[in-house]
Amino acid sequence: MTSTLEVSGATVRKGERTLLADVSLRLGSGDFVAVVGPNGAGKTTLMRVALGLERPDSGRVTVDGRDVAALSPRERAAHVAWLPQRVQVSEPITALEHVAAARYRFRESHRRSEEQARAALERVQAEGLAARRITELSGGEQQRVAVAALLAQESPLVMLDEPANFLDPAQQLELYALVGRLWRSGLGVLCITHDINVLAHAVRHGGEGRIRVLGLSRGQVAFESHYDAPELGEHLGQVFSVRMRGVEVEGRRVFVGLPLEGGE
Ligand SMILES: Nc1ncnc2c1ncn2[C@@H]1O[C@H](COP(=O)(O)OP(=O)(O)OP(=O)(O)O)[C@@H](O)[C@H]1O
Repeated sequence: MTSTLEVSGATVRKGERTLLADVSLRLGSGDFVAVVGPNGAGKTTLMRVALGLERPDSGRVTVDGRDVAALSPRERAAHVAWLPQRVQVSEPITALEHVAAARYRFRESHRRSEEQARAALERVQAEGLAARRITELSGGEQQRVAVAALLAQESPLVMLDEPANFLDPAQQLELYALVGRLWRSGLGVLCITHDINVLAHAVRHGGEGRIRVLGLSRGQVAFESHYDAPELGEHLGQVFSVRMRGVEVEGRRVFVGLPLEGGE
């Protein structure tokens, strides 16, 4: 199954504040869109709008041409899965039960849900956590279980809000490598990140140009570029208000933030 999600001219206001101003975005199966920008730029708001969790004051969001707001939760889950910045778990259910619950859109036996959930936990090397209560897991362990739940949903589009939050460097690398494999298998990926360098783990050498980078600043699109674009460092520097230098490490470009000239 393939899907295409389109956000057209979305504007979100809260009182006097404009959180998003006329932002458009297209995510289809096989696309990889990285959304970057400083804290408070509107990245999560854009994701919530794209998911239909937040209605824009103006603009439209469609999935395969249908208004996202008109989709039932089950229908939406068939198109797009998402990983929020912080996984909200208050019930002391096991990791396996949590992942199995992500398959609610399938009309299948409890046993089948659990089999598929176990397979998803194995894909993120978290099978050892299956019987643990989710409320007792560390932040990083919870995040891996949340990624397993995302996989268990089997949606053609996935949206990730800072997926490497709480993960140590080895786990970050592993997670982005997994995201890269999902992308190459045909999924559409939208990924919010502060750290553009982690994307290197998702891409095989030469594929950088297929990652689109959308820079947000104060709710507006500040730039749209590609991960291999020579001017990407300059764009990043502008949105983060630093000097962003790209340096070659083992054949890969890595960005390093430096103070502005004359700054501390
Ligand atoms: N319901 C709300 N009412 C008022 N302001 C809000 C609301 N939700 C978010 N905001 C504000 O909107 C701005 C954008 O928030 P958003 O969470 O989209 O930013 P972000 O780019 O994801 O930031 P971060 O990198 O810190 O997660 C922030 O200044 C936030 O305080």
